[in-house]
Amino acid sequence: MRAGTCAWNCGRGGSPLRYANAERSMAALRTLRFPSCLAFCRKHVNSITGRSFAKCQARFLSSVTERDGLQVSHNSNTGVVTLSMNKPPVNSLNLEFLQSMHKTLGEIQDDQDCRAVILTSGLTNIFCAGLDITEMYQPDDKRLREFWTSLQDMWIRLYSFPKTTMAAITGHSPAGGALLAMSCDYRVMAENFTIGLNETKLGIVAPTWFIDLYVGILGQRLSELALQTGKLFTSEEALKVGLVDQVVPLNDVIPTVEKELSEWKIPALARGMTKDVLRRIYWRKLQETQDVDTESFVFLIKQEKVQQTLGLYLQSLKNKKK
Ligand SMILES: CCCCCCCC/C=C\CC(=O)SCCNC(=O)CCNC(=O)[C@H](O)C(C)(C)COP(=O)(O)OP(=O)(O)OC[C@H]1O[C@@H](n2cnc3c(N)ncnc32)[C@H](O)[C@@H]1OP(=O)(O)O
Repeated sequence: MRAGTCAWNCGRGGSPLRYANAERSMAALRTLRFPSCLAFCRKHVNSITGRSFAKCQARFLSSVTERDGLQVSHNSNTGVVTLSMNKPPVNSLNLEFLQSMHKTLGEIQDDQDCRAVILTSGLTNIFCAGLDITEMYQPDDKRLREFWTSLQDMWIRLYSFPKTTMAAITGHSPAGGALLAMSCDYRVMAENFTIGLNETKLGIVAPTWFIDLYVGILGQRLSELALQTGKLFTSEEALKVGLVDQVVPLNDVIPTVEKELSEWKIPALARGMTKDVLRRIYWRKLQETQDVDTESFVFLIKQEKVQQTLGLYLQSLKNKKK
């Protein structure tokens, strides 16, 4: 479909498209671009399909797909895609999940009808528990490298994402989970959860590209304290230090993000280029040193002391239930 043309074939906003039949017009509802044409098209659709407008609208204004632990809901009316992580029990980032996020973000990036993404979780009380610790404990060398490269690739894509990204943080968000949230343009968090880079508690080190984001948000002094002690901020503390932009009751998180998005009526090119100017230094730095970064990661993870601490940490998570 050509941009600049009413998806309903009403002829407004550009030269009309010629649809072979009514079914194609119906399918075009999915990619509605000009809501101002609604009144006109209401008549048009009724006349060509004989189906009720309300029925068509309900059916086509939203589409939902679910694949590999990710649910993608596209609201064609607002141009907002909600990307919901749905990998029980805690949305931990393993190799396959990272690859799936990378691929899905790529598809959303290419979707001409999407102007913004809400990153959220479909699980209760958890946004994302960070990297899957089992990927790092007693690892297979080849998979470990692939795992880390997938994290790098996914992060570069998310952090440099040209469209607006907002995190709806509906649960705990430690380490890699905090990275996801920090990589979005705006963060709304539910009350009474925790977020932060707690890597030292696991006997590992947050990589420089995680730290760069933290320092950019918290400043040098607070980052030094928080990183060395592996501090997890409560939602309320996170708001105070600027790690999140709003804290609201759980049920208000998504509506608050949607409202915020509706208020970001900024020319897309200007906003996107500004984001790029601010961010490219960071993601390019990683892009140019990906191999070295991977080798440092593998070296650290394979240290005997690190393996011991990761093993104990995993055990402590399992013992919680006893
Ligand atoms: C020079 C470069 C060097 C680079 C070095 C490495 C840099 C690494 C960068 C990032 C690191 C990380 O992201 S590490 C992960 C950090 N995450 C955490 O510390 C969170 C740990 N989890 C929790 O605190 C809690 O699980 C929770 C608050 C997230 C949820 O609590 P809840 O009570 O709801 O659930 P359970 O604790 O019972 O967990 C259920 C189930 O899930 C397993 N689990 C939890 N988190 C993880 C995880 N991150 N990876 C793998 N598995 C996880 C937990 O063990 C339970 O399993 P079982 O049901 O089998 O017992």
